[in-house]
Amino acid sequence: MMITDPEGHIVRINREFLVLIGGTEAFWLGHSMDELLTPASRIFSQTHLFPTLHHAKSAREVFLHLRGVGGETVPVMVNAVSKRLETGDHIVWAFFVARERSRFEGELIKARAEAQGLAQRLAASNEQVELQNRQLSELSLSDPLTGLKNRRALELTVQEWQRTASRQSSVSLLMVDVDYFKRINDAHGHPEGDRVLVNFARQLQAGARGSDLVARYGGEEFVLWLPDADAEAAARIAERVHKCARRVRSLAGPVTVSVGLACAVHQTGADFLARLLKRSDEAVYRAKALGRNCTVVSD
Ligand SMILES: Nc1nc2c(ncn2[C@@H]2O[C@H](COP(=O)(O)OP(=O)(O)OP(=O)(O)O)[C@@H](O)[C@H]2O)c(=O)[nH]1
Repeated sequence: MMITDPEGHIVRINREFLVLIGGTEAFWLGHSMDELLTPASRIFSQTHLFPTLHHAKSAREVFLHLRGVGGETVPVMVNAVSKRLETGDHIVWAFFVARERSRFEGELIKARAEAQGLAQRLAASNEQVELQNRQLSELSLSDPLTGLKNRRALELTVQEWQRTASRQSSVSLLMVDVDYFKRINDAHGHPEGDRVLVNFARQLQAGARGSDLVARYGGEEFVLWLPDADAEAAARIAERVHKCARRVRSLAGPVTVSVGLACAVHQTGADFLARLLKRSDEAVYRAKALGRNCTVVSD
């Protein structure tokens, strides 16, 4: 406990308070209370605590830092009340040591910093997981050798088209099969066969429109899914496909392909793609029978 005059000059200090701040009562008498405070608490006391006391006559649970004669800092909670005593107006101060509160605040700040760090690490690892998921789903829709889309991607694309395209929309599907591909493997080895497939795939992909889907359907079979292409447009694209094959260099000589072309108008139903594939496959079969290196249009 401490008693000061209204300006904060010390007139009484009890023994318990001296234990906190050190020195003797005689030493402190007449000193300003400001001398007991750290610089930050002093500013707070002058700008907030004393104006409150003068105005409201009391202040409760104000948090301050005392600085004792040894220079050590002691966190305290302060209650103060302005009182008229026999010797005039005074302020009676009661101090409670608040080390626990200080420690809790310290722990709270540390825990908050740790939680923020954890949240940042979590966000980063979530981004990583999302990226890996995107890469995985991309991989699951791609052919590993050529990087083209695979059969699963074709199915998904067609389903999406069936859901979103208008009833009047038309579509064409080209089934493209490399001629005598087995001979390339047999004569020059599997790696040469792979090289031909990769080069041909690159040519196909380079010539495709954004809305087209180029997929590797099987070993040496490719599918071009061509939304909004009628029979005439699809036949022109088939010609380009033959040109792509001719541009592929192979140790086995010129590369040619047989193409089956099937056109359809929009239909719903799960077997839509299967029926288109069957028709284009039969057309490829006929192209092979006609001597290969040509396009046959399905009826
Ligand atoms: N190098 C390589 N060969 C493959 C791959 N996938 C399938 N094949 C081979 O492709 C060949 C396909 O041969 P066939 O079905 O007899 O057809 P083809 O020799 O092209 O004859 P036609 O289609 O009748 O003109 C087989 O020898 C398969 O082993 C692959 O990823 N890489």
